[in-house]
Amino acid sequence: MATLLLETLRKSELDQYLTNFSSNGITQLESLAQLSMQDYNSLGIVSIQDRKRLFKLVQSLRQELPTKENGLVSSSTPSVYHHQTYPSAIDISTSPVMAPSFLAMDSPSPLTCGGGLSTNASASNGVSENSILSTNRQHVNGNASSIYQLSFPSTLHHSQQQQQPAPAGNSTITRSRSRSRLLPDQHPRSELMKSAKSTTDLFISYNQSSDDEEDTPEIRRSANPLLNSYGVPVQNSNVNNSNNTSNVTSLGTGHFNNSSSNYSLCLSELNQRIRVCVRKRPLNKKELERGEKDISPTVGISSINVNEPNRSDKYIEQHSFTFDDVFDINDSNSQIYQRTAQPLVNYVFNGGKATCFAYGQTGSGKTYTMLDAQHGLYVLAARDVFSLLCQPEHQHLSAYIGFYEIYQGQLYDLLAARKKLFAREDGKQNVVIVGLKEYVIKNVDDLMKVFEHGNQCRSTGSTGANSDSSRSHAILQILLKPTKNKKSIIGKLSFVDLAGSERGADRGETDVKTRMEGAEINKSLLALKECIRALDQDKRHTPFRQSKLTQVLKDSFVGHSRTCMIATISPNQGNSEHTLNTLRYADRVKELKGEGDRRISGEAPLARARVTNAQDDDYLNGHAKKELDNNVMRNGLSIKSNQHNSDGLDLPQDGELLLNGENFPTDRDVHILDEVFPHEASSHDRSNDDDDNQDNHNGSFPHSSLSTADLLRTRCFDNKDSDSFISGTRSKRQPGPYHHSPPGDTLSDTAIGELSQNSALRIKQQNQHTNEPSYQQDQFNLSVSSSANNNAASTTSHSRQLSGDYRRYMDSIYSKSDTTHAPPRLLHYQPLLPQQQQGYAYQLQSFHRPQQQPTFYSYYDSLTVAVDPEMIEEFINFHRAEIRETGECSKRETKLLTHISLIMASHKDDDNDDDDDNSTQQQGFNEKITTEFYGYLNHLDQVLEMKMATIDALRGQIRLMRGEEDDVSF
Ligand SMILES: Nc1ncnc2c1ncn2[C@@H]1O[C@H](COP(=O)(O)OP(=O)(O)OP(=O)(O)O)[C@@H](O)[C@H]1O
Repeated sequence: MATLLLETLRKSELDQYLTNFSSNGITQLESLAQLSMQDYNSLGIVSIQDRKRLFKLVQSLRQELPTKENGLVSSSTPSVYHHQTYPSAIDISTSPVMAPSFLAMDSPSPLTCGGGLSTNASASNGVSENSILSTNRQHVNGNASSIYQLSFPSTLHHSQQQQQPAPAGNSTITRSRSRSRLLPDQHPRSELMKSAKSTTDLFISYNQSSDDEEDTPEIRRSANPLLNSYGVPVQNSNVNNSNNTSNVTSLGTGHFNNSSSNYSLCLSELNQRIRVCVRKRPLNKKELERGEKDISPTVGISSINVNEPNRSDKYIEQHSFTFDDVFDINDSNSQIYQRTAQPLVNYVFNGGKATCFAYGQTGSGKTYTMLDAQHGLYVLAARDVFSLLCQPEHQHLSAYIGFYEIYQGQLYDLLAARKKLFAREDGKQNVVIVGLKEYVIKNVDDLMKVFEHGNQCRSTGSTGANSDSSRSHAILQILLKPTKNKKSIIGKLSFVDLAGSERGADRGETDVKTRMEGAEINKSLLALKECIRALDQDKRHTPFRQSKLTQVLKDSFVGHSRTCMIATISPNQGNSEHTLNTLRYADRVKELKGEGDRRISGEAPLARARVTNAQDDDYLNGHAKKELDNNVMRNGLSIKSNQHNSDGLDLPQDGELLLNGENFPTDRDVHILDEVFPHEASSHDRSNDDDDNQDNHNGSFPHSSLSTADLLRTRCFDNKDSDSFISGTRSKRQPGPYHHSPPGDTLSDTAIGELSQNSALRIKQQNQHTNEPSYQQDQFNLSVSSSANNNAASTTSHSRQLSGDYRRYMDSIYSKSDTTHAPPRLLHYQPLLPQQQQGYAYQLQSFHRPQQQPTFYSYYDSLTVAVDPEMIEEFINFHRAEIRETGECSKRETKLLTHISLIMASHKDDDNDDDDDNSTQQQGFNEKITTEFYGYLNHLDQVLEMKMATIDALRGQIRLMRGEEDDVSF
């Protein structure tokens, strides 16, 4: 296939890009045919000429490759899974290939079995390859196109589907859908489906007729982008997912089958690290009154469609999603509990952290599911918690409740009159809410009373979509602690009721406060999404600190934790856009499962920790890995987070392995979270703010793992940047237009004097306090004196102090100045070694400032400033995602504009065509365009808001990178 691709590219004079295509997972013609122009940049194709060539090639491939649209596939074949929906299923090494005719190659035999169908997939589904082939034979013309049919397991479902009557009301859609709720027993929760469970978008055309019904819409699938926001091929994750889940035993029944034979099968499925479920609420009274329809039929027990009407091109766009569970309108909270939170209860009794959170648009049923006072999952979990506490082996434990909310980026204790709280991480990267009041609870009634009390303090408000809308993220924690040692925590179970994602229109005619709340909510949810993306990308650094929400939820995602997400949706047409957003969001989280499942199996935490260590091999390499193995052998699973190997290479630090090791000891009496949490200590510990914590947690100084050359490179980069950073002006607290000063321009002495007033004083005071060298000191004196101090502890504290000062210094600069090119955020630094200073001095001379520069700059120079390359990469990815998202918004803007322009144009046409147009008609038309115009304005407002939230999130990242943290106080 690679040869074929090369041949094709060569003919179009694009063969020089072969490597770019391959490295992005495009190794087949059908993948090539799916490329959209948006993907060109990611593939490194920037020259206009080459872009044109690629465009032409893609177009001709689309013509040549068999799809229903181009008529190369029989109309009796459902087009749903026609073209390369799951190209990953094709074994490219063995699949027969149909060459496009322009390559003048013969089409291979259509039904060659070969590797066209994944053997695993068919076996795991209990369906023989032959049966699939024969099924396909019935529906596929005997032409070359059939190879594509063979590749997609979904065609099997089509054949099954055809034997069943389609449910009333959905006939046009279910006819071509793969599964039916009517036959759960005959449609096992197969892995085959799981392998095919990525989002599939379909178009249903109103225009075309089918054999069965006059106006049966034809279904067409829209092209999914091949590359995700980061330019990474999306198919890979599907492959991973399917592979990773392939060992999960299929479940032959519906959700709530109690048969014991199936129960264990259920368990293996329920014991995944991350479960993603969807709950659909019934249409509410208002929606029924408006005559709205349910456009989100569930399909089987784990799939759901959204039939999104699309007025402009007369198609219904059908989107299919598959999750671990999809709960329909009739499923009760207790049924949902069994498949979501209940497994988490057992997990925390084994010493783990578990989180169940509800995500969805405002009014979709998050609170109803999670924190309904009487029937919420928290109550049901509490019942199980107390019955487990009654068992002899747990009698030494007590349950505690903590309940707080995140409102407008601040934490408030709902059980202590909304006292302000602070999120911190302890030395083991556990998230600790400092100051959180916890009440011991003895039974469910106690819990409900305490909850009720806290719930009354929760920030709620009325929005257009929900008269009792939660305007905050609420987190209810049930903590298991030894009765005799309240400072230890055995297990933590959190229920999170996220504030609803919303659009401007959802808020209705609301005040500025409500709009600001909405913007903040959207921003934090966006941050959550970015964290999920980062985790999805297997990044060592995840931007948890981007928002309070992500900070607090961090331990739901890292280390040995279990998470269950319940995405709640409103099924009516008016909310289709929101529903799609929610499901896409959930789909992203689902992709994380691949990563989690690779490392976590269903055993007890300790066993899992061992499995993790072994399976995380690919996470480490070379010496670091050996070192880790040795440590595991020497110290059991206790691996310190600031450990370095002899090469100075850092062992992984971002939770995962280290946290696992630390937290799952062999001795049951040693508690995994056996930590004196700071909230038990005095509050003036606060001075150790989040920033310093960050330095603290990372513990080690990654710089020490860098070579001198690396250090110098980084310094050059910093210095170059700091030149421009000095020259610009931009206020952190007063965002405004950027002003560029000419290069080399520096702040005036007056400005320096001004900006230094506050910060210098404070810094100096601190220095006096800590015997830090004065800022007036020569930069190298500072370094030498620091490096001369070989006492590790004092160096560390010195470094921390410098870190704080550095940030204050930076902050003081930003509070007065403005720049588009600020230096990157200081992550870690250490005093220079003498041999490094020499090189550094050279760099300073060649790049940096003259002697007469104010002492502040000298101070800045004297630090070894470095940015973790992971972080730079992270930022770049974030920026890329921002561009993509704002691009999407711009597309929507264009659509809106086109729509309204067309209406206006048709109005003009009518005017011209019909001079005798009477005034009644004119009035009717005016009303129509007025309505349209308002609709246009509302939609535009929403789109712009989304765009702004995206831009805001990026700017938040910029501030974070530049060290402008909110909690750096002056
Ligand atoms: N599955 C369901 N069955 C019946 N009623 C439901 C269901 N889900 C939600 N509702 C009702 O819908 C309304 C809105 O639900 P809820 O307050 O839980 O939404 P929400 O997602 O928490 O909204 P917000 O984000 O604005 O707080 C409530 O009146 C609730 O009783």
